[in-house]
Amino acid sequence: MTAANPNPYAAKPGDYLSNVSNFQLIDSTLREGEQFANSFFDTEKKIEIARALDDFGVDYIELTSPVASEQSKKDCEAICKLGLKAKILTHIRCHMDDARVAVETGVDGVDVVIGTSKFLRQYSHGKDMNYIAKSAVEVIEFVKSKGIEIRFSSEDSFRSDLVDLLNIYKTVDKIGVNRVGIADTVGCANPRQVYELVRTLKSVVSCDIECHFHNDTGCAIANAYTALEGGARLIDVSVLGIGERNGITPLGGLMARMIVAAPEYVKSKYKLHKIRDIENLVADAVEVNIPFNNPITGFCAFTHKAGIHAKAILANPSTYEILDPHDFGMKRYIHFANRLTGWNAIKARVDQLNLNLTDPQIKEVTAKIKKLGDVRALNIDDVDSIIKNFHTEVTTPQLQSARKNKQEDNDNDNDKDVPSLASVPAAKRAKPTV
Ligand SMILES: CC(=O)SCCNC(=O)CCNC(=O)[C@H](O)C(C)(C)COP(=O)(O)OP(=O)(O)OC[C@H]1O[C@@H](n2cnc3c(N)ncnc32)[C@H](O)[C@@H]1OP(=O)(O)O
Ligand SMILES: O=C(O)CCC(=O)C(=O)O
Ligand SMILES: [Mg+2]
Repeated sequence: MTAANPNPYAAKPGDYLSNVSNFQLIDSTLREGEQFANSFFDTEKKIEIARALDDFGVDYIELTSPVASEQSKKDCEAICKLGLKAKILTHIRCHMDDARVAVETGVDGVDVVIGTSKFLRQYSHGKDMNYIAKSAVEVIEFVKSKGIEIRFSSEDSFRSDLVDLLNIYKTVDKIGVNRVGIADTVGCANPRQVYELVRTLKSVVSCDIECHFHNDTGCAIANAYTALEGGARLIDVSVLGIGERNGITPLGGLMARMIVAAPEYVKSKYKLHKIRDIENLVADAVEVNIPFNNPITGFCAFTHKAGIHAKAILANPSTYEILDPHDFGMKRYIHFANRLTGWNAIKARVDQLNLNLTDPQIKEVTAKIKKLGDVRALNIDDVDSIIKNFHTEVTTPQLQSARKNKQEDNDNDNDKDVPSLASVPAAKRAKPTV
């Protein structure tokens, strides 16, 4: 956004949005993301992803538990040796067996988790809250004694009893964890519930609050944002949101949300133009396509189609864009080859083709384009052919009288003005490149 056109949604010092201008990212592509159905990362790929995330500027990189498998442990050790700027974490169960292995890998910190909802207490680990508190204290004190960071998180926080939750968080805060985590493990929470839980938790702990949101009900980005508004400091993300089931808060999508609220902070801290490369890297590794409606990198994320939109975008992009594609190394695209186009969009194309037509002539050629667009899907070649043919017609003296006669004919029979389907290449549904 320009100074002349400030973003009204940006945080200003002292307002309630200022909470969102100081957040940190824990990228869990190499932990939660490894739990995505298609994921298999060999050591080399993990290192490539870790380096890319580090270069982007994430604050933490969370890795799969070293007790998951022999190779998981070796990979964790290898990534710890890379000397990245991002702090390296591993993620373990709340158990001394896991903790003993984790602290030997060379990580900067350990993320400990245990389920606190009745579902997880009954069907996962089978432990009561007293046992959970006792083992949490033991594991936390052990990890702290090794001089590395420790985070304690309750799994399925939003289906846990609030009193149980606050008690366990108070206990671990008192013994000095670096962070406590809230996890919406099943993706059931909505932004209002998130705000309330974060506010409540903030009133009972002094350490930082981290949040982890699954996207089962489509709220993962909104919940992450609202958690920050409520006073959380760290958000778990993964590239493209990959994780268990349909995943968690995506890195790119959260960046889209956060650049609106905290533009200076986000632009100065993260290399936003790297998002496309990182998403392509991970998409290739897990063999998925970038979704068409992905924030920022979806193929039509900055494509404007309807004539009303195109006209205003050409006059001032902020009219229909809250994100500036250039902030992400992307370009906007005006999709003019369709029947919803208008003369302003076609005028822009005529200018690009370096042709000279008057406004009435552009309106006339726009009508021809729309007519063919009523018959079938168009591509850019279709439109360019119509424009060029029309331009030749109106600028070649010998053709001008023929055109005059044709116009008189057309007054009698409008259909004749539809350009011949044979005269233009077969339409393809063009994927505009950005
Ligand atoms: C919500 C999340 O995403 S949490 C993170 C999930 N991450 C992982 O699961 C990492 C990959 N997991 C694995 O490789 C394996 O599950 C292992 C190595 C951790 C455990 O494997 P196994 O011993 O064969 O057990 P299995 O996976 O069948 O069951 C999980 C075990 O962990 C226990 N457990 C589950 N959660 C916790 C916890 N937070 N704290 C302590 N113990 C736990 C369960 O009680 C169960 O133990 P049991 O076999 O004695 O009943
Ligand atoms: O450790 C955490 O906070 C989150 C664990 C997890 O992946 C989840 O609960 O969905
Ligand atoms: Mg998860």
